[in-house]
Amino acid sequence: MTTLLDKLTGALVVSCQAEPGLPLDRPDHIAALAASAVLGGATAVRIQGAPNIRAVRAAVAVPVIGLVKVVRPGTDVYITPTFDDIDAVVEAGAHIVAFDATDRLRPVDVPALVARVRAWNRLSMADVSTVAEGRAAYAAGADVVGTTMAGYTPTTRNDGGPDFTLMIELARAGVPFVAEGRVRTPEEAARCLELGARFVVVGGAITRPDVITRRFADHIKVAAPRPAAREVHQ
Ligand SMILES: CC(=O)N[C@H](C=O)[C@@H](O)[C@H](O)[C@H](O)COP(=O)(O)O
Repeated sequence: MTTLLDKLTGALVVSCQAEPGLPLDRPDHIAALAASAVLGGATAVRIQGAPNIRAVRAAVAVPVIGLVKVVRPGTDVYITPTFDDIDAVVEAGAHIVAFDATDRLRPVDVPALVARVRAWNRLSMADVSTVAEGRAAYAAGADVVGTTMAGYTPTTRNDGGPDFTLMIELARAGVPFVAEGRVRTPEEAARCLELGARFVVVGGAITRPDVITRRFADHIKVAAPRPAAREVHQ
C-alpha cells in the first residue's frame, strides 16, 4: 500500500465528476473523461459514485480515489459519511477511499471511518478544511489529508483559488497532505507541489466543460463589440 502512495508522489490526479442532471452525469461519460485524463498524463483519478467507479475501473488501469456524495438529514457532511458508504466505494473497486473529515456534526467519527477503510486494506484520504482537522485526521491514522473541504464549510474562506495558506500550515504541522480544490492552472498545480503537497488533484478546470465554457463566455462579454460598433462595419 505504501508503494501506491509512492507512485502518486508529485503526480497529477484528475477528479472526473459531474453534478447530478448534467449531460456528463453517466458512467460511460465519466469513464471517457477518466480515459482522456489518463491519455493526458493523469497518474490517478478521483471518482464519485459506485456505478462511476465501476465504469472507470473497467476503462482505465490507474489507481482510483473513490467517494460517494450523499446528502443525509441531520448532517452537512456529504462525502462518504458512513460505513455503508465506505463499503460501497470499496466494493466498486476504489484503491483509496476519500471521506469528509471536517469538524462538524457527523454520523460516524473520523477514527472509526479510518479504521473501517483500513479493515478493507485500502488507503484513506481525509478531506479537511482546516489545519486542526488535518492534524486530527492524521493522528487518527488517515494515510493522506486533502485540502478538499477548505472554502466549503461555514468557518473557511473561498476566494476562488486554492487554499495555499492551509497547505503551508499543514506542511509546517508535518501533516502529509494532498492539494485539492479550485486549482485552476498548471502554475497553481506546480505551486501546490512546491508547498509540499504529495500530489495535486484537479477537477473542474479539466473535467467540467460547462464551467470552463462559462469562464470564457463571461470573460469575452466584456470585450464583445457593442451593436453600434458593429453597424459601422456592415
Ligand atoms: C467540496 C467538494 O465537494 N469537492 C468535491 C470532492 O470530491 C468535488 O466536487 C470537487 O470537484 C473536487 O474536490 C475537485 O475540486 P475542483 O473541481 O475545484 O478542482
